[in-house]
Amino acid sequence: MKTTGTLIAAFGRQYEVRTDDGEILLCVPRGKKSVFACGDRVQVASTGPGQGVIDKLIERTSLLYRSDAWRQKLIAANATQVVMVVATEPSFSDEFVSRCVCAAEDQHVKVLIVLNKTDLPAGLEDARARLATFSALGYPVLELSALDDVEALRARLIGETSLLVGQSGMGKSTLTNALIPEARAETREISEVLDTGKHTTTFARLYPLPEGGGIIDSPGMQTFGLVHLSSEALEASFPEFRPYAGQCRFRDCRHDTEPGCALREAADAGKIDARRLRQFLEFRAECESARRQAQGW
Ligand SMILES: Nc1nc2c(ncn2[C@@H]2O[C@H](COP(=O)(O)OP(=O)(O)OP(=O)(O)O)[C@@H](O)[C@H]2O)c(=O)[nH]1
Ligand SMILES: [Zn+2]
Repeated sequence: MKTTGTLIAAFGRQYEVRTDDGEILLCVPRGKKSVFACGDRVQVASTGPGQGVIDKLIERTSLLYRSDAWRQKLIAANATQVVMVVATEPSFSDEFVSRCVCAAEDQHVKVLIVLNKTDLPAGLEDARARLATFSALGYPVLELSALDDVEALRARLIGETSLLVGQSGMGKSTLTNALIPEARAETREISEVLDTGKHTTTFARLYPLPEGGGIIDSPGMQTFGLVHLSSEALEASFPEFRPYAGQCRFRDCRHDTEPGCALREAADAGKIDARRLRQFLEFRAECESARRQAQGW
């Protein structure tokens, strides 16, 4: 019997699919090479009680992934919003935030930044100052404490499929558990099955929200490679650069050392954040070098 469903967890080559009738099937893909991501809509055929094969991928509206020279790692499909979790402590990397924002912009997915652990005041002012760059670009920043009250966040999740991303230790799991109490039990069960023996998130899982929409919790990560973005796509994922498109003296300006570069002039005049321009140049250099490595140059 064939039916459609949503891929709600991905562990290795095994996938958990919730059919549109609400049945949970543990599935393997039919094609050897097919790779799916949490959030994918798929056609499945059941092959036995609680089991099935994935026959077909239904076209994605968005795909978030990270990549280096050798690997691409799918994180989530069909997300409509990326929720970046940062905290007052441990200190977060604003470069990591920029990278996630690029991945989201590239896929035309909304961004929400959550500053967690506001109950710990020591790092609060510093965190706010570093997030000011992003709020100035129009990305909303929501302050909260996952241990205290997550209702303001819940309100921003209704009707969205939100991917939660963050460096390890920012409190993603704590947030997920506060939003979805049954997540706690499930996380523990699965880590026992996989015998990881620890409670950190090791794979992505989609939790439906009672109010509509869902959240995808992803493993904590320390890097977020953007090698899959071409230099043009990377540039387009910095929204503050857009007003300067085509304004450099040279049409093929790389915004690096060329005279008459509109972006560098804008940065010197304080119209765009010089640090973000530096990040763009760094990300691009990293991507170009990784692509050369991958091609064996
Ligand atoms: N004081 C305070 N501590 C928090 C808050 N949220 C989370 N924590 C603590 O921060 C630590 C890390 O939280 P986790 O939820 O495990 O972090 P995570 O981002 O899921 O980390 P990974 O599982 O490694 O990806 C835990 O000790 C939490 O209890 C908060 O709002 N305030
Ligand atoms: Zn330029």
